[in-house]
Amino acid sequence: MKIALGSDHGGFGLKNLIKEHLENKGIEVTDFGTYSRESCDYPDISQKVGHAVVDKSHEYGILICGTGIGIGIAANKIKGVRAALVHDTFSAHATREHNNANILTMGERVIGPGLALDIVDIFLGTEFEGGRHQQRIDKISKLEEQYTISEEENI
Ligand SMILES: O=C(CO)[C@H](O)[C@H](O)COP(=O)(O)O
Repeated sequence: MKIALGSDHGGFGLKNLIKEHLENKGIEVTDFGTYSRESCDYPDISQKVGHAVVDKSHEYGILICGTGIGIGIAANKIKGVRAALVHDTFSAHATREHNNANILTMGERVIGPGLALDIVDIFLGTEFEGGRHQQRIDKISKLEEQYTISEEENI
């Protein structure tokens, strides 16, 4: 399993903690930044991690900002991304089982490190259930098609 990891300055500490946690478990991680507490713009990181997930070079992404909200909103603009903001263990498995979420987002200013690492483990360890949930994912994909204009139209 290969994980794409990223944060803005507000999520820098938790991102580093998650990186260490996953590497200690032998999980391969690509760190897409940011690399310091210097202020930066979270959509730039969402773009890098989102791309790494939809191009299938990485199985899942994890994005951290101050709240987990902005970095997830930006990631969800990328076709094929299903980013889920999770701050509890029930949602961590439910979003994999039901939504087939491919990016986990959390807020370093919201959640403690112990719970955050438990959420990471649950999210990465839970399979999508398929069945009735697949038809809902298909409808999400259809919405993406409907509301994404082609490059030719985008002039
Ligand atoms: O949580 C966030 C986005 O949802 C950002 O981390 C937060 O907005 C950054 O704020 P500041 O520039 O004041 O550190």
